[in-house]
Amino acid sequence: MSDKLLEIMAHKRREIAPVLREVPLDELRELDASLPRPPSFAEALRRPDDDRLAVIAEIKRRSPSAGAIAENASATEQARRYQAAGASALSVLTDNKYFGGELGDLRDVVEMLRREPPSVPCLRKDFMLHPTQVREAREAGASAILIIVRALDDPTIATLYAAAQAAGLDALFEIHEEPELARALAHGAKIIGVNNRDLAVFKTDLAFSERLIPRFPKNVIAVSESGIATAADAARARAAGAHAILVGESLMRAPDPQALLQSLANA
Ligand SMILES: O=C(O)c1ccccc1NCC(=O)[C@H](O)[C@H](O)COP(=O)(O)O
Repeated sequence: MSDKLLEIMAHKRREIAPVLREVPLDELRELDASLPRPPSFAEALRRPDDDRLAVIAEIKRRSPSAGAIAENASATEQARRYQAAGASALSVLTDNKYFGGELGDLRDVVEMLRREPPSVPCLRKDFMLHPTQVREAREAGASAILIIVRALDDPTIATLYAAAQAAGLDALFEIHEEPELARALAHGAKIIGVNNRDLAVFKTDLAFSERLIPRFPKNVIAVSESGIATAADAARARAAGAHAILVGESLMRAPDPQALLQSLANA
């Protein structure tokens, strides 16, 4: 694991320590049954009927690699722009220290999407370690959580995935290198994203998607994540076999995010 990812995971462990408690699967099943059903993340990512590339549009105010991106951006305003442009799903960063997000952003965005249809599924983008965070994600109205394979041991991945399934959530398994693909598949991952960003040096290279996505089994939904800024980048991800792309920084910086999102989807 890169130093930065180690640092982020260590911080997250300290941050969530005060709220951790045992969360039985039955409690998550009951919670799921008691709340409105969120739209399906998995269904939204399969290439839409018109063969556009699904775009998961991310709300990201800052990042370790880029520093400040759009520190004062309103999560709901940005979500409205993405929704209007036809985003298939949204990714809402809820980590505060490194990305400037918070769980309240996810709640606000989900509420806005419920009030102002069409609803769009939301990924809780955070560094997940414990079922307590899965419970928070479901309560906030997320449709999916992120599982970063290289940051977690196999028992923790199994616990998180079981918690997500009990809570009625999908999971995006994020990988960067070949051995992580085998680990994700061994856990039964149905949605796998290749992060094109090497977190050791913060460089993005779409060759990671081009190398790994063709090795996915046909029934797995493939996502190419990070470093996608132009229609040519999106076309490379599509040619590699991606059903979806996850795009943050370039959409947050774009003077016209709707036009950029549409050009990526139609690449
Ligand atoms: O973006 C970072 O600098 C980063 C650093 C350390 C851990 C994770 C990081 N990014 C999380 C992501 O997965 C990206 O936000 C996402 O794939 C979108 O990437 P981009 O389009 O390049 O903003």
